[in-house]
Amino acid sequence: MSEPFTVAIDGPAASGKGTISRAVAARFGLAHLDTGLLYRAVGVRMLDGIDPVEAAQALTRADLADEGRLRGAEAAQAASKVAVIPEVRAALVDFQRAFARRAGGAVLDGRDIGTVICPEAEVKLFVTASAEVRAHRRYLELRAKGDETAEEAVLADVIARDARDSERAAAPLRAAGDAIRIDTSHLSIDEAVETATRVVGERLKQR
Ligand SMILES: Nc1ncnc2c1ncn2[C@@H]1O[C@H](COP(=O)(O)OP(=O)(O)OP(=O)(O)O)[C@@H](O)[C@H]1O
Ligand SMILES: Nc1ccn([C@@H]2O[C@H](COP(=O)(O)O)[C@@H](O)[C@H]2O)c(=O)n1
Repeated sequence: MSEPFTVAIDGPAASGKGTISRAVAARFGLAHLDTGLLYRAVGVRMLDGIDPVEAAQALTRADLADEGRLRGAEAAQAASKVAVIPEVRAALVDFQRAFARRAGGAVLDGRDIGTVICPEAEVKLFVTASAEVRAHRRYLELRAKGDETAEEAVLADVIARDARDSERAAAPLRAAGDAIRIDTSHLSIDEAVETATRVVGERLKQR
């Protein structure tokens, strides 16, 4: 029997990796884990006064349910602060690796999936876009939800998170050496999904 099929998708905030991951998972019948949600859940616990390392060690699936709060800008910033703590990252490794080994195959998206969590993944994608494009997309997304945060503030948030994620010592945001880069700055959602789907489909055919 062949090994479970794992797709690792990394990239900076609002680059479109979640959109691509969901579409690829649906297209090929794979399970999907947005690993950012784990860090967001720990970040929210920290905002509630709980020690982030203890929160990470005690994290359960139920902690990922409150997507309304977890998807907000406050949770995102808190996530990138707890994500610099090596003990927090270590506490989340087993859950992610167990998910990646699911029998039916899996897509995981985050910052260190292709480099640290699943360096053996069959497909590694690194999804990027300029900070301005990413901030504009996130601004539109927030506005559609009734959040009136100014676009300049969203851009500042994206830039601050990029810096914290790329410059931390523990599992910084990096493309794996064998990752395929997809710059979505000038791609529509359909074009970006189509590019990723083609790469994953070709790899699946070679198994
Ligand atoms: N190629 C694209 N063209 C236009 N909009 C896009 C594109 N890709 C994604 N979007 C939109 O940009 C926003 C951010 O996308 P998405 O949530 O997939 O990014 P992400 O990298 O997963 O973000 P985060 O790191 O914050 O979880 C969403 O509103 C999504 O619909
Ligand atoms: N594998 C990961 C995933 C996420 N992070 C940190 O969490 C923050 C929120 O992630 P989103 O994908 O939901 O934007 C992100 O800024 C990272 O700091 C991580 O370190 N590793």
